[in-house]
Amino acid sequence: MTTVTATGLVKRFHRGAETVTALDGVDLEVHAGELVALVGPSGSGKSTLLAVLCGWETPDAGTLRIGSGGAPRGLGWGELALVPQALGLVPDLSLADNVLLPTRLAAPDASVRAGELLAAVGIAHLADRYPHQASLGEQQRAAVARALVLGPTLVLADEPTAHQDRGHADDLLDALADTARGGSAVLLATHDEVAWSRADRVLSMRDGRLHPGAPA
Ligand SMILES: Nc1ncnc2c1ncn2[C@@H]1O[C@H](COP(=O)(O)OP(=O)(O)OP(=O)(O)O)[C@@H](O)[C@H]1O
Repeated sequence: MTTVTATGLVKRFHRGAETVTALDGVDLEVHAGELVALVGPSGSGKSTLLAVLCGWETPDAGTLRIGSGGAPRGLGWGELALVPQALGLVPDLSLADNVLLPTRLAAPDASVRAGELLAAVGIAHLADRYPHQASLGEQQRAAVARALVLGPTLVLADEPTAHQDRGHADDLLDALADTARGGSAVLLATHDEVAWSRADRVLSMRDGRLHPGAPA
């Protein structure tokens, strides 16, 4: 089943007289049950693509379809999960409450799952700390756990292992791969070559264009 189909996506940013074409005709399919790694140099357009896919940015051209068949639709709360580069943890909530936050609006009985995820990413012992009392890497692991807590249909993760040592990066990749095996579509932008090897498919972004396979 196809979860995301994007065709001919174009996104331009305007800075004064300068125009940057961040996406220059991107075609993309991500299927339920697969982990796809999006790789490419800094500035090539990876974060912009994730921002368009999650609806934060509106494309200048192209079409985006979520789900297979029927009318195009948006994803509801709990179906789309995002791990932004800036993490987006709520500073006034403990790490555990940040992970539980999505469950307050849906699946209020998901606290067991939240506990399992905190343990899986190695921060069960930090559950009661606030984000400012945790390292950046620990905060990032909480952000990934939060994204996975509702078993979303689509996970978009921007550099989810950027602040991790190898062991913790592997724990996060295990959690993301398990999520894909559970039926979610998982798209991660990453510079981590181990993530490329864990992915079902690798797509390379260069100058706003997408190519199949790892960079040469
Ligand atoms: N809001 C914005 N306004 C102007 N230009 C932008 C904006 N966001 C991104 N860009 C530009 O669009 C291009 C693509 O940026 P993007 O953040 O998507 O790259 P990236 O591949 O995710 O990079 P990185 O690996 O460093 O995160 C870059 O040239 C960037 O400077």
